[in-house]
Amino acid sequence: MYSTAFLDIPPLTHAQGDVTLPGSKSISNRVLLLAALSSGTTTVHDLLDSDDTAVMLDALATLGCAIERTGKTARITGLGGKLPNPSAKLFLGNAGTAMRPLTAALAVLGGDFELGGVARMHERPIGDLVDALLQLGCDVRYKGQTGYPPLHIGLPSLRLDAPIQVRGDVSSQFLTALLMALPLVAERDIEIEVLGELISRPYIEITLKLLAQFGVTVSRPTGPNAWQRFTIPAGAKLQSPGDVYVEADASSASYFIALGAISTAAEGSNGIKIHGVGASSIQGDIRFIEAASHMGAHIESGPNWLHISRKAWPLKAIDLDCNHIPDAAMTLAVMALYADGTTTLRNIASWRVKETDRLSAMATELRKLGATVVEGADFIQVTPPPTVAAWQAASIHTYDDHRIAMCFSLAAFNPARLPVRIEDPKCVAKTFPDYFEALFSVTQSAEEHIPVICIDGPTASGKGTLAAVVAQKLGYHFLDSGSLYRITGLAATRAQIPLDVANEQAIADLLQSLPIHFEGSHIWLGPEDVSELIRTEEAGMNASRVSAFPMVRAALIDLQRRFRALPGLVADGRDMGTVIFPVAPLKVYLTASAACRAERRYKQLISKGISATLPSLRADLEARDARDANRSVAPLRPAQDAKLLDNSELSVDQSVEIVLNWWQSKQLYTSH
Ligand SMILES: Nc1ncnc2c1ncn2[C@@H]1O[C@H](COP(=O)(O)OP(=O)(O)O)[C@@H](O)[C@H]1O
Ligand SMILES: Nc1ccn([C@@H]2O[C@H](COP(=O)(O)OP(=O)(O)O)[C@@H](O)[C@H]2O)c(=O)n1
Repeated sequence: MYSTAFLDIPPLTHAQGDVTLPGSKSISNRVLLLAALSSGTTTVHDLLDSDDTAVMLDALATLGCAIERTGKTARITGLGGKLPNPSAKLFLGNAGTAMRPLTAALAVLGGDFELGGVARMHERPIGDLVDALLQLGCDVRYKGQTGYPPLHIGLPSLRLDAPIQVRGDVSSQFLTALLMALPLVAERDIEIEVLGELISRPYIEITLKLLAQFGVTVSRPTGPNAWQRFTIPAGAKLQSPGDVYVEADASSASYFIALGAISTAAEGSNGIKIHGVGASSIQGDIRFIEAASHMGAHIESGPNWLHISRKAWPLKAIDLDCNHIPDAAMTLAVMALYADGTTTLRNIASWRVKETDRLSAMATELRKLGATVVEGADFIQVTPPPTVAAWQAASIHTYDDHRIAMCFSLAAFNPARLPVRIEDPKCVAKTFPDYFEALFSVTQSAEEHIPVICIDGPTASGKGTLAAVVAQKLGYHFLDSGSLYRITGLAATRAQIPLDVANEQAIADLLQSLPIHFEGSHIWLGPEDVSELIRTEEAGMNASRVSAFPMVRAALIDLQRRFRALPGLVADGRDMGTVIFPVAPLKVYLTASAACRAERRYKQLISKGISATLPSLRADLEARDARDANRSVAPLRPAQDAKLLDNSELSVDQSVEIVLNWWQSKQLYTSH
């Protein structure tokens, strides 16, 4: 996840490849419970790994259900509607999707149970469900405040003759809980009557479709009462379907569907394949694919995948009632930037009462990009920038709204090849913490558009420290090029190759097959973590020796350039600005006095428990400076266009601030 203040997305040119989206939480917990209550063994695939699913799995295990887990798959041996442990105390955290349906299921089966959770769970109402269960003859008591968990559940004496009434206008989860529990006791037809207008119908549809997968078809009247009465037929029985795939969140899929529609592949296979959700999805938002194909997406689908590629270009402007897909419709508003005319999205008044006033927010941010936008009470009309030159590099404010952050990332495909800044990118955590990582894994940018900040300078000037902090603040990758020379020195020494010029070729050859692997701040050589080992002064000295050999330097060029990846790179070394990334937009040459650097290195080594003396460190450091500055290839010197920074008198924070300000002054984002 990017926890930076902003994320600059370079202009994107191509997209292709596979993305796997995280599973839907509502579906995961429903499927787990149904699998546990049914007869037979169910293999649940693509389960969401989250706090709430963990709580459900623990509760089911406590109730005596056999569960085997491997990664995102769980094999559940159903209890066939009977509880081997009819007495248990269940801790359900803050998971409403566990608390409500478990209450209903345990209440109709009966036993001696206590259900509670964290303090916040005990503030979330459950009275409407308990009232419905009491009508049924269940024994449910409040252990604390009336209307709220924790609850005690005893043995019921069920009365199934009269319709069970439940309120539908507060939460649809109470109805879902009853629908999943009542097949356990359906010796006769059981009727549920919803009081008040039923809200969140798409969620009830999910429940009904999952019940059907588990062999229970709930009947409903046709016409105006379709959502007021539900009948569980006599003899209904939950039966495992064998394998169940948990769908990915269909709204999250909309960004990648749009991506497939607006991009072309750089090479090889065309389009974007989304794993985890298909066209026959049980989620309402899947109907986004109809709108996307009207606009010009070519969409193929299988049981739990979608393949999207570009068909019409530019996209076709549409005029659409979006009431059925309010969340995913935001993605259409950004796709409209690539259309051949004005797109109108109607019946979206609900946008005004979501995470933020989405109608006004979308209009404001689309205008920043150069679009013409008409904002109505319940519609939005988007006309793309009239010419390529009319596009603007915008800093998108995200209003703590995950969907605004995700959909505006698609503006990075603009024909003007301008970057897009997404403010507060971590707001995507609400539904898709790794959204930007997933985006960057399937998109490409022209190499020259991927920003590189070079930080070169002599030993112990603080390059590594500065570069790592700048990279972290910008969400960029970090290349510690010195570590490559250090590893080379280490590998050559281990191979007993003396580090002299006569062995230059042998040392360079060694690099062809060296299994170097970076993982955060750790560096691996094959199976060995060498991060600490290469930090000694001796390793630095050996690095300095091998780095003077032209063949060694040449052998490392490509490896270093491969670090230039989305969304950007901060590279630290001696020749980052002069040789490796000569056209980098910002080059910093960092220095400090020799006395100052020796002092810093001394403190650094002592703090790691490595013994050292100041005079010998200073002598080593000056020897390395001399060797670095006087070697024939890539000698240490500032690039012509480098900015010089002497940090002898500066703290790390001050140096970071100066470099970030230099970087900012090169960015020209419109923020209003
Ligand atoms: N501006 C600074 N002021 C004081 N100490 C610094 C500063 N920059 C870095 N240091 C310290 O100096 C030491 C050497 O820094 P390092 O980043 O390893 O240098 P380099 O990568 O240039 O060899 C570290 O202990 C670091 O914390
Ligand atoms: N881009 C680079 C990076 C390091 N080096 C060499 O590799 C040695 C170790 O690099 P480093 O950055 O880890 O060393 P320090 O600056 O931390 O001492 C340096 O002394 C340089 O001689 C280089 O030649 N070119």
